[in-house]
Amino acid sequence: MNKKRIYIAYTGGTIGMKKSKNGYIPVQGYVSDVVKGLTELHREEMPNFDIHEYCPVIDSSNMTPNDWQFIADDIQAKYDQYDGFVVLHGTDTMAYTASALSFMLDNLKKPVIVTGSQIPLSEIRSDGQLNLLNSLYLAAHYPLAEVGLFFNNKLYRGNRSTKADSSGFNAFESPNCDPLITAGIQINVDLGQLVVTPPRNESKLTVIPIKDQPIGVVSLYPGISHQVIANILAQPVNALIIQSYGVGNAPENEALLNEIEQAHKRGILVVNRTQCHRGMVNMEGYATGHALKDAGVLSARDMTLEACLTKIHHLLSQDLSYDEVRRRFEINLKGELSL
Ligand SMILES: NC(=O)C[C@H](N)C(=O)O
Repeated sequence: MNKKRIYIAYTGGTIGMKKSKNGYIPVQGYVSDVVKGLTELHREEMPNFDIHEYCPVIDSSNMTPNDWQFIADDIQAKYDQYDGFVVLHGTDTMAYTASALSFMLDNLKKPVIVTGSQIPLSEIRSDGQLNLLNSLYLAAHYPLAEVGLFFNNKLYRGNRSTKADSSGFNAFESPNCDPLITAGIQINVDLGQLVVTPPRNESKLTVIPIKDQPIGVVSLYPGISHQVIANILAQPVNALIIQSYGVGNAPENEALLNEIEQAHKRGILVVNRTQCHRGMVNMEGYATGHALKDAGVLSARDMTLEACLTKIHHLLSQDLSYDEVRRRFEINLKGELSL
């Protein structure tokens, strides 16, 4: 049987970091060296792989939409030579990158798995080896046709995942969508969920480019002044994400609602995402939510903040009318929301 070939892109992150006098920093060349010596990765059951380190390797707190573009373009350039892709990435913004890639990589027919670790490979008790080994194994042996995020024995849909623990090994959750694969003694696959929309066979992978977008994000709190919203909207912003209460509620503050309505009328996309960790926006539930809807605000339904933000980047980066952006925001593009 022909062994599968997997491409590993090392972008940076704790997995390849070492201690410096200012704390951990990514070190060029380190991951490639360590990986050569990890005998488990070279067992018969494992695929062949090539590892490519980006230059520079970065802490993922330094990631920008330009880096998402670089990763997507890199995958596209290597797409025909490999059976699957593993992106080694810092955990801090891993869910943003996984979400962005899910929107950018259109007609994806191969696995793209983003992973990393909480403890560097260079240190004892590192979770990096298992995360990398499982990601490689799944990318080679499971028929994934989407962007996943693997961490602590679970493969999540990339655009459903969020970093939920800054210090535990179970750093990621997918609050509104069960894991696609759970790797216990057996590897359990949720077949009902695995592939979102099977791409047509003849269609080639395309990268839909993403450009930096000025987007405001505001979390409501009791007593918030309309001036806070007005100030955010006075910046050159193309969209505003309101992190509302419960099922999508906001104070019935006329001045605040007026700021929002005026923004919508100026063509600024305003969306309503709950600040709750789990659950769905329903602006019909309470009068306090209905007021937002009447002001032209769209529902982010059960999207994570990461999915919501990157989906807006994706939509605003294309040449679409305001109405078309609004229409696409509320529909399911890549499994990022439940209807
Ligand atoms: N665990 C990690 O990878 C955290 C690191 N600061 C990063 O995101 O690059």
